[in-house]
Amino acid sequence: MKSIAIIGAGYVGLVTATCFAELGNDVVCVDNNAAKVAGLEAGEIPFYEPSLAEMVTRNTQAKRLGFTTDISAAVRRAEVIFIAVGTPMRSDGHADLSAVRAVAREIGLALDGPKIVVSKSTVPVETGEMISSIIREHAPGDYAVSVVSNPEFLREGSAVSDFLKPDRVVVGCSDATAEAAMRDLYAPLDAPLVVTDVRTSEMIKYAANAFLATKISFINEIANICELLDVDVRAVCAGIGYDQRIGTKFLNPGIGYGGSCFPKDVRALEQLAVERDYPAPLLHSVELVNRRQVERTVMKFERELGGLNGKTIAVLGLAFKPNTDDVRDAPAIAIIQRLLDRGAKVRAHDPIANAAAAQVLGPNVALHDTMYDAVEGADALLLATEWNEFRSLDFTRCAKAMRGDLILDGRNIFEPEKVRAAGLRYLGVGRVKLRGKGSVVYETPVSYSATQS
Ligand SMILES: NC(=O)c1ccc[n+]([C@@H]2O[C@H](COP(=O)([O-])OP(=O)(O)OC[C@H]3O[C@@H](n4cnc5c(N)ncnc54)[C@H](O)[C@@H]3O)[C@@H](O)[C@H]2O)c1
Ligand SMILES: O=c1ccn([C@@H]2O[C@H](COP(=O)(O)OP(=O)(O)O[C@H]3O[C@H](CO)[C@@H](O)[C@H](O)[C@H]3O)[C@@H](O)[C@H]2O)c(=O)[nH]1
Repeated sequence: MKSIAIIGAGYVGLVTATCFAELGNDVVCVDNNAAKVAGLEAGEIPFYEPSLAEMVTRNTQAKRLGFTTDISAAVRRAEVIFIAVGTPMRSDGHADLSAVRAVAREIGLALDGPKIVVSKSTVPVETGEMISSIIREHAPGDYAVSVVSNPEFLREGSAVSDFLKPDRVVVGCSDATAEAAMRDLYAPLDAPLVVTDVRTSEMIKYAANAFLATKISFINEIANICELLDVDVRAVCAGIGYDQRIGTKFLNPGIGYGGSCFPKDVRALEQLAVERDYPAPLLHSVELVNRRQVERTVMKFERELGGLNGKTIAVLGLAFKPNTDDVRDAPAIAIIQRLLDRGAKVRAHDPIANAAAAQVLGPNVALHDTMYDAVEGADALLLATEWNEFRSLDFTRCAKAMRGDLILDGRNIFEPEKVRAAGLRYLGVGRVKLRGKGSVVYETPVSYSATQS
């Protein structure tokens, strides 16, 4: 049993704190958002994450998990301190490390003995060294502080099970005491442990996300070519995926990747390279293909509907993926904003993310409580997020409710035959095209530069 402080009660911090408490440790989770901490103390989870609420309640009641805004007290009582604050994208593409710096300073000021300080936030190579020097600069005495990198690989929507059953745990550290403490902490998980130096560990996290994003942009590019050649990309995925060197996972074409990680982490890694005079052309293209996927979706509507001005589009799904209420960098939001810019009206529904989307989209989008309310009177429908409940959409009911007849399946979850049987038109991503050869060429005039925000 270890005494742990987790700084940051967001998706990663709260899941990490709760899971370490579940494993029998004594954990305090710190956040500088007093309302969030008050909510957590009252048993309210600040975001939607399956099975997290029950685990928080169980561990709070067992007094293994507590919440506070008092970072100094939390630092003093802990042996191991995790930094799990946000590292969002700056307008120049770099990771914004201001929250990490602020936390390192507060840890330094509060120091009263030796500590292990672990960065769980996704941070650029060299950040461990920066954390270490900020802590030393502000510490009241010459205490031994080991700075460790322990990147997190959980996915939103399956965060608890990802944390408790990881494919691997990566630990970057430079001394035996810190390594032993990290080994102890993760021993109950029975996962392979990759131990490296701090810089390598920081790089592993960016390389992992960049590889996964590359896989998505690759298959999106293949899907776009399939559309021009009248080939079904799903069959192509099956045909290549059985090759174990390629694998079937993470090969779903769609409207692009989103979320709080891939977009910012690909850009941050590219920036790390660019500022060292390596232009990282592959990462640049991964990002470019992803942006184009959004533009291409809008272009499909524009062409199929003969313009967007005055048209009504129903959007099903607003979160960047199913099983989360997170709309950060969600492709659905980017598409909606472009549809509005071109004069369309948007009606939308998400099973969980309506409230979060309302904060980003404002009053210009009508958000509905059910999927069938959202499709009422629409000229076309976009399936943007593959929530399970959308898989059983009643197309006959949609056909009656809609003014138009176009279904754009942005995640390829529908069977075109079923859509067409209801008298509707079907368009997917990389599936057999609607019109004759050569008539649908969705080339888009997107420009992109490394310094563009
Ligand atoms: N979200 C994910 O799925 C995921 C997965 C793996 C890694 N990561 C990485 O983990 C980090 C955290 O991501 P997240 O999605 O949990 O972020 P988040 O925005 O959900 O949460 C960050 C929390 O930190 C708090 N905070 C900010 N500054 C603080 C300070 N000075 N003192 C105390 N609390 C402070 C905020 O109030 C917020 O509650 C990022 O670096 C991210 O890239 C995220
Ligand atoms: O075949 C696929 C798989 C995913 N996506 C999209 O990719 C995005 C990211 O999906 P996913 O990876 O499932 O969600 P995240 O919660 O963002 O998790 C990623 O980002 C986290 C933060 O760094 C990492 O910890 C995880 O390992 C990494 O998978 C979403 O928009 C998905 O719709 C696709 O378009 N096609």
